[in-house]
Amino acid sequence: MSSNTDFLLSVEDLTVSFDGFKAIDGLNFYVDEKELRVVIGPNGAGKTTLLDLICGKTKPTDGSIKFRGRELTKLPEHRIVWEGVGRKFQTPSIYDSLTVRENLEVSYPRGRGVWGALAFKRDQALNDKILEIAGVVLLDDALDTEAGLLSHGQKQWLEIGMLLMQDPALLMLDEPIAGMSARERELTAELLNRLAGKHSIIVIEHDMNFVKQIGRKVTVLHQGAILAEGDMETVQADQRVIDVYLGH
Ligand SMILES: Nc1ncnc2c1ncn2[C@@H]1O[C@H](COP(=O)(O)OP(=O)(O)OP(=O)(O)O)[C@@H](O)[C@H]1O
Repeated sequence: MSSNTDFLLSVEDLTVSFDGFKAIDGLNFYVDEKELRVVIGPNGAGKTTLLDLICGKTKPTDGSIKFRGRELTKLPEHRIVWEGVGRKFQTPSIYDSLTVRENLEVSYPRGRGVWGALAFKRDQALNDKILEIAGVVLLDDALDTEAGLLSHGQKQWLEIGMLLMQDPALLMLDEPIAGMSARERELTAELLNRLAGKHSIIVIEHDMNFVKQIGRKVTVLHQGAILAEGDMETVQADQRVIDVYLGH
């Protein structure tokens, strides 16, 4: 199959074997610019492995991952971040003893563009960016709060904010609402809906109520390959999806 360069992300014929077991098996997966995609599927389907492959944490046995037409599989993890791929893991990696403002500040890429040499303008740009992102992730009232004192949900939002400071073209979130209160889940759905259209987002999630609130297009993974793909209604009505996942 030839690559389609119109997609932000083109995953083609991707395979990874762990001791002969194919966790991802000849997968083709495409994400558009500014799309919000939800990936669902049973335990062990390969969802987390797919994100590990895209961000370079795991290297494939075969196949290609193109991001803006550029092959990622040969690049080290930090270069993939530079290319514009941000990944949030399930456990937040924030600095508890720093304030929200400081956490956002340390996440800002250094020496980017023309502001690198102009300290004053750079500080101004940084400050504007911190205020903007704090607003997006619902932490504008908590800028001077130590991150360790935030609620579980706020910590997750802060980590999303830290990724946004790098302005990624693609943001990948693995079960972002795990452990959140009902209200925090609702607010997270709103947050992701606001971010879609500005960034491409891939979300792995098991909570189907949440998926319904954010899922425009849903990919169902099963045994390392795509079982079904489409809008929520189509996927929910697919008997194969009911058999392996939704019916359980
Ligand atoms: N580094 C590894 N070494 C060996 N096996 C692995 C490794 N990473 C993942 N696997 C296996 O690959 C399969 C897919 O795992 P993965 O975590 O991607 O599934 P998942 O769809 O994210 O599941 P869950 O919903 O439970 O998180 C599992 O059988 C897992 O045990």
